[in-house]
Amino acid sequence: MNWQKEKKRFACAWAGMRTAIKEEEHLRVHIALAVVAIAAAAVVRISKWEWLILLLTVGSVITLELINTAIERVVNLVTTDFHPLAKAAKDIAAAAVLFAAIVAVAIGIIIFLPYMIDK
Ligand SMILES: Nc1ncnc2c1ncn2[C@@H]1O[C@H](COP(=O)(O)OP(=O)(O)OP(=O)(O)O)[C@@H](O)[C@H]1O
Repeated sequence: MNWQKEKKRFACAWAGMRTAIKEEEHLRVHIALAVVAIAAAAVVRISKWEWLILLLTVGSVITLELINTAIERVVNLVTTDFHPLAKAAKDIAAAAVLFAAIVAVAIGIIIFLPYMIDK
């Protein structure tokens, strides 16, 4: 493995993360909600399996938001004029985030509701 190349790849990925956080309000909101969910999970002491599901869920929403951001940039690079394909690409990418967010809310309810009812 070429460590210099790996280091550069990691630096590029980190730069991408910083750019997305700086420029995308939705990503900042998702990260804030993830921090709240993780803090709540630590407080109510969810089980190992619940941690796995929670981290996968939170990770998938943030990952999809990053991909959505990248798709938006590529579409804007290709055209700033109105184009039905540009609209479809952005709308479908946004739909992916929305779908993951709805599933995340459902999973959050399934995980946290029993802890709230038992109190
Ligand atoms: N070039 C385009 N051609 C056609 N429709 C577009 C185009 N650019 C954007 N749109 C439409 O406008 C919507 C919002 O586009 P925009 O680029 O502002 O994305 P956004 O998700 O609001 O981005 P951000 O999160 O950065 O504000 C898209 O989902 C799409 O329906």
